[in-house]
Amino acid sequence: MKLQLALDEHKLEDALAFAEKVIDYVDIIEIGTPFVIDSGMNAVRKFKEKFPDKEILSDEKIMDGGYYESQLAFEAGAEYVTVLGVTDIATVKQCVRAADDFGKKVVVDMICVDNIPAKVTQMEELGAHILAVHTGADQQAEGRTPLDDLKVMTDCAKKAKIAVAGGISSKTIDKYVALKPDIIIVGSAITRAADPVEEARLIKEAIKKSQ
Ligand SMILES: O=C([C@H](O)CO)[C@H](O)[C@H](O)COP(=O)(O)O
Repeated sequence: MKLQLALDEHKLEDALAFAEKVIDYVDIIEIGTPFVIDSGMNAVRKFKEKFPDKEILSDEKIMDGGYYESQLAFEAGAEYVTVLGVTDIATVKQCVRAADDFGKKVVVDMICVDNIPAKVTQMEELGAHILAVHTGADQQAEGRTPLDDLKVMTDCAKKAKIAVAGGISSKTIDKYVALKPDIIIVGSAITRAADPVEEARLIKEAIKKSQ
C-alpha cells in the first residue's frame, strides 16, 4: 500500500521545500489540480528532477484531449496522469493509449460518478490501470467522506488497482487501510497540519502496520 502526498495549494518553490520535509514517508508525489493550474508541467519536471526516486502523479483531471494531455504529463516525467471517470469513454481510451505507449499509468478519478460498479466494469474493460475513489474538497465541506464508496469499489473491482482520496488523516486512516486499497492519497491533513512531519509519520505507520 503506497502513500500519495497531494500538493494542492503551494507555489512551486514552497512545494519543493515542503516535500523535502516529509519525503521519507511518501511513495507518490501528486502535483495536485490547483498546483497544475498554477505551475503546469514545469512543476512535474522540477519534482522529478529533485526527487528522481519517487513516482510523480500529474492530477490533470483530464476531460477531453486525452492523448495529448496525458502525453504532456508523461513527457514531463510523471508516472501517472488522472482522467475523470465522468468524461466520455473515448477520452479515457485515449489516455490509456498514451499511457501504454509511454509505459506509464492512468488513474481514473471517480469523483461524481453515480454508478460505481457499472463504471468500474467499463473502465476495467478498456484497460484503466488505477481507479480512484474520491470525495472532493467541496463535497467534504458538506460532510461527505469516501469510505462507503471505497467499500463499493473494493467489492466490485477485479483487476484495476484502487486508490482513495478525500480528507483522510491520521485520525481516520485506520478505517481506510482496513479496506486494503493499493494507494492512500492524503493532501490537506498533511499540508495544513501544525506538524506535517508527524502527521505524515503517523499515516505511514498506520499503512505499514496494516500490511
Ligand atoms: O484531488 C484533490 C482535490 O480535488 C483538489 O484538487 C485532492 O488532491 C485530494 O482530494 C486529496 O486532498 P485531501 O482531500 O485534502 O486529502
